Amino acid sequence: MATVEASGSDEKGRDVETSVTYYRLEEVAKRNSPKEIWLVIHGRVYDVTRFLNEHPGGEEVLLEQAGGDATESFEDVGHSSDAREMLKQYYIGDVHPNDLKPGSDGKYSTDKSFGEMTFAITGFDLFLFFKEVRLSL
Ligand code: HEM
Repeated sequence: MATVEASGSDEKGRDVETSVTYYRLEEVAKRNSPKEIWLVIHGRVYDVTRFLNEHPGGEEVLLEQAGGDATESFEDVGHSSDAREMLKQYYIGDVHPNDLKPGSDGKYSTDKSFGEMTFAITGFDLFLFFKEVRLSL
C-alpha cells in the first residue's frame, strides 16, 4: 500500500489537495473472506465488507469475486446508475500502476479484465466481420 499526495490549483486558481492510496493486487487478494471483502472494478479498489448483507444481488456473488477483479461480472449485470453511484461509498484506493496494463480501449485495467475485454472485443469484431461477409454474398 502506498499513499501519494498531490496539491495544486484548479482552473479557477483555488487550492486543491488530493491523495490516492495504491494497493497491489496481492494485497487485494488477501481480502477474500466474509470477514473482509475487497473487489477491483475498473482499476479501483472497493471494500465491500459492510455492503455484503445489503447488496440487492445477494452476498453470494460478491463472495465469488472476493479479492479479485469483478469488473466483468459487475458490467455483465448491467448495474443501474444508482449502483454505480453507490460504489463511491466503498472506494478505498486504486490498483497500483505496476499491476495495470493498457487495454485496446486506452483504459488501464488489471491483467484479468484486460484479457477478458480483449477477447470480448475480438469476438464481437469477428461477429461483425462474418455478418458483413454474409451480407455481401
Ligand atoms: C460494490 C459493488 C456493487 C454494488 C455497489 C452493487 C449494487 C447493486 C445494486 C444497487 C443492485 C440493484 C439493481 C441496480 O440498481 O442495478 C444490484 C443488483 C445486482 N448485483 Fe450488484 N453491486 C455490486 C457488485 C456486484 C458484483 C461484483 C456482482 C457480481 C456478479 C453483482 C451482481 C448483482 C446481481 C446478480 C444483481 C441482481 C440483478 C437483478 O436481480 O436484476 N453486483 N447490485
